Amino acid sequence: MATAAAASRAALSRPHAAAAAARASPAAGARVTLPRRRSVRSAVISSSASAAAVAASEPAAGRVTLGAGTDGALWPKPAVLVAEKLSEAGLAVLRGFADVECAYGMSPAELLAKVAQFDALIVRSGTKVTREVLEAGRGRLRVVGRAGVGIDNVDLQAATEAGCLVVNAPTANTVAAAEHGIALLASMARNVSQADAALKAGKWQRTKYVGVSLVGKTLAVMGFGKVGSEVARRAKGLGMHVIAHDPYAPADRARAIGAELVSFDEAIGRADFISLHMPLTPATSKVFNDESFAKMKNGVRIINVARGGVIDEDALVRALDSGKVAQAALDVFTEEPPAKDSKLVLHENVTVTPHLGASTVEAQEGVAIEIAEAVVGALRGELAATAVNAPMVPAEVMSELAPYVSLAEKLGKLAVQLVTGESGGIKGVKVVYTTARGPDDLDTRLLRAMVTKGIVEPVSSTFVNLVNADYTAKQRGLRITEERVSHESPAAEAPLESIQVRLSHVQSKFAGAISDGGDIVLEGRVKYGVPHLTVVGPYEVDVSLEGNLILCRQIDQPGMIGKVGNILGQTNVNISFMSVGRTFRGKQAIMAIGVDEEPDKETLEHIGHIPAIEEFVFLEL
Ligand SMILES: NC(=O)C1=CN([C@@H]2O[C@H](COP(=O)(O)OP(=O)(O)OC[C@H]3O[C@@H](n4cnc5c(N)ncnc54)[C@H](O)[C@@H]3O)[C@@H](O)[C@H]2O)C=CC1
Ligand SMILES: O=C(O)C(=O)COP(=O)(O)O
Repeated sequence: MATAAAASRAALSRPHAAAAAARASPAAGARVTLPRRRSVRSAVISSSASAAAVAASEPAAGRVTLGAGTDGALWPKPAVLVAEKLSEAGLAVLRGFADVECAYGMSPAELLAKVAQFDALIVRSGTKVTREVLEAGRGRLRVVGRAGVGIDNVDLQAATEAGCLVVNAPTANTVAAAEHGIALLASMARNVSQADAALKAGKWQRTKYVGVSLVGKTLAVMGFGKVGSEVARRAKGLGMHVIAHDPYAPADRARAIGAELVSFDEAIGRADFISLHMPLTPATSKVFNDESFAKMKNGVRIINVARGGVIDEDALVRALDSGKVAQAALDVFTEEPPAKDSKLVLHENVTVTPHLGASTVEAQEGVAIEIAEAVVGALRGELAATAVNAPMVPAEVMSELAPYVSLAEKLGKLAVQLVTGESGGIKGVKVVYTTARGPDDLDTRLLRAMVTKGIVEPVSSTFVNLVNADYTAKQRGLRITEERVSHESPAAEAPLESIQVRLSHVQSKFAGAISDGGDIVLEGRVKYGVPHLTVVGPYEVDVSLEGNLILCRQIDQPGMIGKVGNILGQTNVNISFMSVGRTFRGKQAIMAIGVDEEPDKETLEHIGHIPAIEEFVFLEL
């Protein structure tokens, strides 16, 4: 009985239960990863009611407004801080779900002071979401929404470490940016802004502002993504010959538009005009520098509506002064706004606009709605289609995987509770998926993340979600390997037959969970949409994973179920499910008992004192 008593003590000590309860995990099922607090389900909040709530209380420190959940209970409404001008259409979407504060033009210090009061922050390109900002928001900030494409102003690594999802609005401003590129191309070629300024200053200078024609000229599109390809399409319409460089662009997309994909050197070497459309990343930072300007044709013209940082601006000034670059048209700058005495901005051969690429009425409305919907979805715990630092999981895949997501988390959570404190931490986790699907049809990142969440959260204060799961596992030295076992399922439409979680090189507080190979092994399946535990160590069981679980290992003999059931019944603990699995008749058996309530310590000890019971463990789900 010493084993049972020890198991009982170990099973009863749950040092992190309070922390786990305080974190209030999301509702089981399709709601997956993000909410640290219970989130409001917007469907049940009428927009007028929430608008009234917003009007009634301008957000302030510590202010929490309550919204009603589907079950009628009141939950704190999320708070969203909008740091840069967002179109009214997007604000209306946000207000239907959250308290919204628009605080445009904050200084970095003001943002730092405020951010911890919000669940989500929405920015454009003018706000730097630094590690400091993300650290300041830790504990509450769950989503950063970038109302636009470029996320070079957000510290993605810091966001990922903090489990903060970053979403952007990647499509709504594509055409606006492409149109602005074309506007700059044409106005530069014809000296429109210089001639306009001269005429307004009273100078009629027709010979000074003779331009160059576009037709028949070669345009190099650097970065053949959404904007780049739209620029290319329009330039073809202007009669230009379009070449493009993009190491990752599919050749058929270029072919469809009639653009020729070439190397970087060939693109810049052949072009009369070079238009930049790649993101600013460590790899593209200052790729247009003295060396690359030297490879260009004399008198080349450059358009930049991407990011200022892809150009070495001092080198560009030198190239403009020497005439190597005849003209440049720039919408973006390394530092925004640029210094008032910037040689580049003031250069007479340079046309500038103050980062207006996305600034059309139509684009701003589209971007605002796109980002508002993404942020609301993320706050609801849905997986975002425009996630920048997490795998994107389409809604239909998500709904199909939902019960498996829950199963994966529960298996992880059960497995970690079986490990003794003396194990020195879990190092090796293997997740085995038995499935009829091939890797292309089954993306397991979400399931892996949920196993990690299940393993890490019960034993730490770390909040784990799809964003930071892999990072967290790595930080904790947790090596998670995955294996697929092919299975020709009769019900082949099910994405998975089973998920198995194996913990290696650990001691278990419940020897019955140890497989022949020495690992803690738990396996589960989804039955009628509900996760079930189906294997514990070498034993087959079948218990629905709802409520909590008691595992008992006993000698296989009659009357055991009745004895345990009696003890639980005496203290009003409702048994939801019970299953017995054994290796051989009369030898060892395992009883898996699902209980709605948590039995008290004495009740568990009573179970432990049943003579045939060799060990037992109480596990929280
Ligand atoms: N001025 C403005 O207001 C706006 C600026 N932008 C900027 O335009 C850029 C492109 O935006 P989208 O086309 O929407 O993005 P995108 O992601 O669709 O396209 C970017 C393309 O650049 C390519 N690329 C990456 N590294 C490269 C490299 N080293 N060399 C060449 N190509 C490379 C990628 O493969 C991708 O095809 C972004 O930097 C974005 O921030 C976008 C909208 C408005
Ligand atoms: O979407 C982008 O990448 C842009 O550069 C647009 O920036 P903005 O939202 O206008 O500050």
